[in-house]
Amino acid sequence: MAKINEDLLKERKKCSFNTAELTHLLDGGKDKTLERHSREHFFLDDPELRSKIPLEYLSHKEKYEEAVRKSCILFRKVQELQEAGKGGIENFREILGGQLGSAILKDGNPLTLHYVMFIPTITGQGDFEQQAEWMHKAWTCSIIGTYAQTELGHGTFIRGLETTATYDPKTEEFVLNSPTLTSYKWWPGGLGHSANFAIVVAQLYTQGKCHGIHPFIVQLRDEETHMPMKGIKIGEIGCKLGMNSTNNGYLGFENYRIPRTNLLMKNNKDGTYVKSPSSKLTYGTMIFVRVVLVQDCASYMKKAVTIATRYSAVRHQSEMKPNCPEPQIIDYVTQQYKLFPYIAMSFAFQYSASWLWDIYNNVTGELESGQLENLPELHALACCLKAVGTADCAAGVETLRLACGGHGYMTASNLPSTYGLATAMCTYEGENTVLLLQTARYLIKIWQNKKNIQNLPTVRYLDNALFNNRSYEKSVSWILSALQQVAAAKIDLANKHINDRVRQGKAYEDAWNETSIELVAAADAHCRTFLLDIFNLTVNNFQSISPELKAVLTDLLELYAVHTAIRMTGDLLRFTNTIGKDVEALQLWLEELLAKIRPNAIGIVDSFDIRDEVLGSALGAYDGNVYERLFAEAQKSPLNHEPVNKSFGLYLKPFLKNNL
Ligand SMILES: CCCCCCCCCCCCCCCCCC(=O)SCCNC(=O)CCNC(=O)[C@H](O)C(C)(C)COP(=O)(O)OP(=O)(O)OC[C@H]1O[C@@H](n2cnc3c(N)ncnc32)[C@H](O)[C@@H]1OP(=O)(O)O
Ligand SMILES: Cc1cc2nc3c(=O)[nH]c(=O)nc-3n(C[C@H](O)[C@H](O)[C@H](O)COP(=O)(O)OP(=O)(O)OC[C@H]3O[C@@H](n4cnc5c(N)ncnc54)[C@H](O)[C@@H]3O)c2cc1C
Repeated sequence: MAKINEDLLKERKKCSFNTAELTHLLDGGKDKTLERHSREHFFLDDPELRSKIPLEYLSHKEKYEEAVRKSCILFRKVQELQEAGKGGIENFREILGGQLGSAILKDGNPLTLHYVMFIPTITGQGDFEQQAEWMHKAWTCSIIGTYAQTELGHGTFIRGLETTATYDPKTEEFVLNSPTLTSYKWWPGGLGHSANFAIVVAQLYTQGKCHGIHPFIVQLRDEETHMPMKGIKIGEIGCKLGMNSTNNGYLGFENYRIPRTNLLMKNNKDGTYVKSPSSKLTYGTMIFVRVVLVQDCASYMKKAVTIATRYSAVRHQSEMKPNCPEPQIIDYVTQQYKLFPYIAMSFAFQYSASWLWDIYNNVTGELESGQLENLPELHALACCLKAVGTADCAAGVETLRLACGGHGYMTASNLPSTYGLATAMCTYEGENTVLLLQTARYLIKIWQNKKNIQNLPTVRYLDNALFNNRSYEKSVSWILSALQQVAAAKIDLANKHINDRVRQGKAYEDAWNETSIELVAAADAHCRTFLLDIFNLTVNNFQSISPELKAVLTDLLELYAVHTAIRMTGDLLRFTNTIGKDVEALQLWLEELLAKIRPNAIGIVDSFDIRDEVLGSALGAYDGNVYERLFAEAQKSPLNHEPVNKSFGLYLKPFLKNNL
């Protein structure tokens, strides 16, 4: 084992709690930690899953080929786990998203959509016979699918998709067409050259009537030769900010015929169309992915904050006091302010993600038995948590990259590619503003009719929050009630402004659009009350943890609360009893908390227990040998493999001669 950096050794000695206890708590028990270790060993210690050359130095095509090689091994190993009865959701979540997946395939996995959207759509939207036909092939990976919904012209407004699926009763087939350039499918992961099947979302036409969008199972490529089927035009969309191995593709149809039974819904043989109980059930897979993405936000944030915090303990810079040694940069309070709130935020997202996952499972269980009552609340919560979680995660990763100075800009820090993954989440699976507006739509409805509100756990606080008006106290409960008051006031005001505009003669839709900045802010505030509420409940409910750990978690909870409150200072002053002096008190409390967390910072990120291979960072490794690692990474540059590059003879030498 490499020698551990002296600063990190000292930091680890300072820690006031047992890091293993926190690791087990975060994993959900010691047995879960061991399971995770064994999963990590199974994947990360497989030499086949390592790349010989760093990804950054490969061409676009080579990156893709390397990603396919690794994805196939990864999927084979997933199947081995399934065969061994270890195919639980944790395995899939870790391997396809989050930490393990992004460690093995740093720039994305071209086959992810198969498990994340193709299989869930068949499970959620296919009838019994369809599941019998497709699930075995899909689970055994005899076919590889993707989810082709977005088009060149439409991503958000899916009712406006242009791909058509017209029923031909004579042959009992659907005929798929892409009538315009903008109707081409555009973006689906793995669509370019990887998948041979897809869920295609298209407008369904029977007997000359359009019935709206529906999901179809469509074969894209020959199962033997992988050539595109006749009538299918397919390719990759090109380079992107990040995720350059995911093989996002385009797809067009020219009178492409598929059997009637490939429509994922019950419909009659003669083409008479039977409507499902809610047209929004077709959107089920999107809810599923939004729910799992909140967990990914916590994972990416933990990874980035571990890298930046360890680096900040190792890095020395400047002079705090004359003639004193250069301090560790983690001792600058401005640095602590860049790091510690994101440590706290990782906990907030992990706990809310776990609540959301439970709510999702309950509601999908109810949907199976035809109960739809709780779907709107789930949809509203999933939308805002996905939006706020991914936005905070991307902004956090970028702040943490900046906190590492110049070295944070190196790909060897692994912060740029983590940012590439995090910022993509802000757009895919529903653009964030659009999702906040979905939550706002629900909140306004609730505000206008509070009849059933006590039965709706995530919004029942709105019943009386407007009148909280508590005077300042240095407590999480005060911050929570103040945030709830802010959220209620913002919803109330947005509602009033919509109504005012309608009274002035505007159409409701115009009034809504004119009020939409306020509506987004209201949904954001509502989401932040939920995040704090759940963090608070979770920490308060821990019964059997040591007092030392409870103290650390309480510090983090308080930091999360105060940091959120300070970010919303204007709102507190505007909508609650808060006065200038209270804001000053909050600021002092924040500074006190930063100082309290300081000695435990390394201990907390160590408790995240992220293996070096997962961090993939010269700055964040456990041993803290930052400079040695940066130097070693630089040696991997192909330019350093020869003392003189051929460009010298070709260009530089003649240029220098000409200038003599
Ligand atoms: C095997 C396990 C594996 C696990 C592994 C996990 C690993 C994780 C790894 C992660 C990797 C992820 C890779 C994913 C790649 C990205 C894939 C995509 O982007 S794919 C592409 C993703 N694309 C997108 O996300 C597109 C975003 N766009 C949309 O979702 C919709 O078009 C819309 C929601 C914006 C509007 O829809 P529109 O039809 O115009 O609706 P209106 O506004 O007119 O509202 C009407 C009513 O409907 C209601 N309602 C709406 N939705 C829902 C719902 N879901 N439900 C219920 N209700 C819903 C709404 O509240 C309202 O109710 P009310 O007020 O009337 O009562
Ligand atoms: C990395 C990546 C992977 C993806 N993978 C897939 C995939 O596998 N399958 C798939 O089908 N799709 C995929 N997508 C597409 C993705 O789902 C869409 O890009 C996303 O839903 C946003 O739609 P859009 O691109 O049309 O943005 P637009 O809707 O055009 O958004 C542009 C701007 O318009 C604003 N806007 C749009 N509508 C409204 C409104 N109603 N009110 C207010 N503002 C609005 C938005 O807020 C945004 O600021 C992927 C995208 C990315 C980036």
